[in-house]
Amino acid sequence: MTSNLSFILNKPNDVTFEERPIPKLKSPHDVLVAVNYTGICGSDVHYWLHGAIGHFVVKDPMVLGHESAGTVVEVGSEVKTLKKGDRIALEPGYPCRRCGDCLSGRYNLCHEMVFAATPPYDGTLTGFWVAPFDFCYKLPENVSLQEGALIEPLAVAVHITKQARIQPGNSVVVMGAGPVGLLCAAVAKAFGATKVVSVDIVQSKLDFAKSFAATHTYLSQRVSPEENAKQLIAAADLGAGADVVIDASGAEPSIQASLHVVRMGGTYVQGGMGKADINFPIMALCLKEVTARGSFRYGSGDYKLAIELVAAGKVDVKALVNGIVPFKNAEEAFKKVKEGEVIKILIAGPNEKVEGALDTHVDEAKFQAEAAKKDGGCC
Ligand SMILES: NC(=O)c1ccc[n+]([C@@H]2O[C@H](COP(=O)([O-])OP(=O)(O)OC[C@H]3O[C@@H](n4cnc5c(N)ncnc54)[C@H](O)[C@@H]3O)[C@@H](O)[C@H]2O)c1
Ligand SMILES: OC[C@H](O)C(O)[C@@H](O)CO
Repeated sequence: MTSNLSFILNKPNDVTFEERPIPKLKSPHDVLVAVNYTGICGSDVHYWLHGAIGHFVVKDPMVLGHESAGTVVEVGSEVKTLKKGDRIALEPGYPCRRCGDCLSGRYNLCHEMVFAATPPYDGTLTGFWVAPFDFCYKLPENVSLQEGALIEPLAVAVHITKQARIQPGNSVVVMGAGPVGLLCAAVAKAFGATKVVSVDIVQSKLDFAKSFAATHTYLSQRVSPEENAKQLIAAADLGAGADVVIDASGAEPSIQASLHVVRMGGTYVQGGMGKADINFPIMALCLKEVTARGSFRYGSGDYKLAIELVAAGKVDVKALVNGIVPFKNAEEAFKKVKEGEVIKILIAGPNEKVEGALDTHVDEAKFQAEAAKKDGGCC
């Protein structure tokens, strides 16, 4: 089968399937990849429902998806390190390689970045994908293609957690126990943190976090940020505060509490993308001499490390996967993610057979209620 069926967002809430021509290699350094599995990111769901994230606006039909793994089916004449049949994780953003940011090793900040499913660029929910060979990472024997599709969000978590400069024995609080927060908790542990506290507003997410990587959990309360921080510090026995706090929620109350949870001289990393502007406890940042860093996507070495963490059994990404759906059920899978009952669903490529597909029945009332919630920012 050689279908290049693609899952296309026309405008908010309007998706279609379209058989598109199989793309051709654009350079001798490119490879053609048959896409096997694709995960759904909050940003895909956000584009589907709202048609925009900040200044990225879907003006023309756009293929969704950017969390993919696939199999190499053709290699360009200059490709030396990959061959037909290799299984790879796809890094979905291609920088210019020439600007100051690229040359300084921070290519994720490149202004010319071409990123899958960020308008105007098509994404990977399609049959075949052309990529530069050096943005395709060969999967070791013991890493499956399904795990390969989880390397993208794991690379996000690797980048966020690297920004935190974790030292062995550190205490780390991770705000948000969605896929990114869960993966940050696991990476923090792999980096040597001995206490990892997952925080969320949903108890079931915390129950999963405890079974996944967290040593402690805390159910965030509807109290002032200072009081919430005090209760969190007490509940997790954090003494003078956490060495590191990572926000992977994007939620204003969580960000505010974070600055009261971090210890004097500690580190805070902003990974979550919520509202663009919030009230921020800047005095705490100043008086505590907190080191604060942002984190955006992933850069040099992050995909490689993400794959190594999975191969070494340090991060069990498959534990996050609730199930796989056939390509034709992509829209139902998006609804299921928005409904909020699953962590990760994988969509099989259009040429992939799926056995024991996940039941995509959606509680329509629950979906509508979640979809109607105003979430100002990215995902
Ligand atoms: N920095 C990057 O490059 C990058 C890349 C991908 C995703 N993100 C962002 O990371 C965040 C997490 O992504 P995700 O896919 O896990 O999203 P998600 O929506 O699945 O997870 C967010 C979690 O935060 C929880 N939450 C909401 N309010 C909270 C509060 N007040 N305190 C604690 N927890 C709270 C939610 O219940 C949810 O479990 C999102 O904001 C997303 O936009 C950033
Ligand atoms: O994982 C990468 C993120 O989902 C993307 O940056 C997204 O926000 C689209 O641009």
